[in-house]
Amino acid sequence: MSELILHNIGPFIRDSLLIYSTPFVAAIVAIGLLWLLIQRPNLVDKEGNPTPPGPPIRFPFLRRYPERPLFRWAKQYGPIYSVWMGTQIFVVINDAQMARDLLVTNGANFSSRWSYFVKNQTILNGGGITATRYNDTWRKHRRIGMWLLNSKAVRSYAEMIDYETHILARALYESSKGGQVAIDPAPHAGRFALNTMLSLTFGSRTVTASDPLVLEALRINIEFMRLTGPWTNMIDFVKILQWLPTTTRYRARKLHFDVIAIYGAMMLRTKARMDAGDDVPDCLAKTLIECQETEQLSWEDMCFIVGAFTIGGVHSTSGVIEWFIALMPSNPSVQAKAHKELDSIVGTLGWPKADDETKLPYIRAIVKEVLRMHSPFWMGTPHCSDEDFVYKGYYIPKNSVMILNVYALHHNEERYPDCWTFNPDRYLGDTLSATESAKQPNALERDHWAFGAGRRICPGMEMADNELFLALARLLWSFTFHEVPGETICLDEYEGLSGRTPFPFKVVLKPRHENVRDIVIEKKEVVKHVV
Ligand code: HEM
Repeated sequence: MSELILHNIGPFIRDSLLIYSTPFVAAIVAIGLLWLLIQRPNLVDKEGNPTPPGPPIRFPFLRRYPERPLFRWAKQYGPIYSVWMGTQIFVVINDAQMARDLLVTNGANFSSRWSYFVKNQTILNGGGITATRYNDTWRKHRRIGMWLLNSKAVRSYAEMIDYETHILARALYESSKGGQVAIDPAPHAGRFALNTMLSLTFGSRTVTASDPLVLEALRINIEFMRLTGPWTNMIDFVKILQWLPTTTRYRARKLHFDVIAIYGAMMLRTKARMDAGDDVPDCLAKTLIECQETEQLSWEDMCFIVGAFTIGGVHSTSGVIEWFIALMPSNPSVQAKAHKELDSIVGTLGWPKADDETKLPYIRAIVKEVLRMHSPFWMGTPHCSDEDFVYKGYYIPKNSVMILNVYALHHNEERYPDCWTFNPDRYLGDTLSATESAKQPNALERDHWAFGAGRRICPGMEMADNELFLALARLLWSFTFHEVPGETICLDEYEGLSGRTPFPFKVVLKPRHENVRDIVIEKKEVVKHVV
């Protein structure tokens, strides 16, 4: 038929069609195939329930600032929607009550982790608590971790937190030469967070921000945060790439061995000291070594548990302190209000202590507001479902990755009026700690979602809350915070693809009164064996 038509049309048109039709048809076929490849599948269960709505195409990855499309889609598709990344479905939760219904009430089904190729399979090899599926191994590792992070244990760290927050203020005072030079606060915030974590994991600390251990641990942290964004790596979603020698695969494998090398070496030295009969302070490494046999822990298990604790605890806590310092210069009225509270309750002769917390509601409110405005993890750490589930008429297939859309939850205008403004006043009257707040039956009343939700909720939240309160209270008591003239501190863009920290910036810290110097330099740096 087509030959007949070709024969009967003019030779010019016929030749043109012959010349041009082959690429044209090929292009149509290619577009068709591409569409088949990228259009999202519309799955339904046996009862005909569809998966939650969402964008019509699949994505290979979303690299920078994925919270921005996530937020737009929440407005377009509603409180629960789904997104396809390659062959994997992600269910995105944008509503507080739904987060509670799914991740807390139905936590038995929504507490696993998906096997991300880069983070879970290659770097952590399913270990480190955070990458472990919801199973008996996770229960065991988390139980052991909680020996060091339950409320009683955390109370016993009060002295250590008191000391490290003191050293943080001292380091900032000294490196800024009493307010005369502008400084980059990041290495000091990093060392503070690293020292609290090293005290917890190895009973040790570092003495300068340029200590090789500080630099190596911070490098590992940054590499981890750059490599483990929940939607960053195409290799996570396009399986064929996992077999190719890509740079991402190479970096992930290298990081795996770096974590084992640095934390394994520290574990070995702790063991050697224990074997030699030294008085090793109580810490996670000692606990793991002591219970290795009874709990049947492999050496790799132990390295990744201490590694994940240290990486998780350092980057997030130091990031929050950096965001706090970055926020202060453009919020002089917040500083003034905090100073008024501190001066009236604490005075200038002494400085804030841990047990002043209930008397300093505005400082507590600042901690919560920094965590709301600048949560380190806008997409939480994704959970994963173990079984098919139907929620409000939507089908959530087994092995769906569940994203807690912290960015959307924290920018809900009804819950947080004028949500784009840094306003600690919104938390005045909220007397609950982050841990207590997360347990409230009414999810809409929870302070914020920075620590995640459900059975995988951050086990270090009580520790982090205590550290942040005292660090922020003491920094506010000691300094006023100013921008370097002509150098605006960027609050919109950030570093990191999973944990967020501000771009490097400098700040001027002016001591508030004569007593600052006397108090901050009173404590000397103590060398505790770096294992
Ligand atoms: C401001 C500081 C911190 C923030 C914002 C933070 C945030 C988070 C988030 C969002 C999760 C995932 C929760 C979920 O899956 O729903 C998490 C998990 C975790 N965090 Fe934190 N964290 C902080 C500090 C710490 C500290 C100080 C430690 C250790 C002492 C720690 C250890 C862990 C561990 C081990 C997990 C994995 C839990 C699991 O998968 O069962 N974090 N954290």
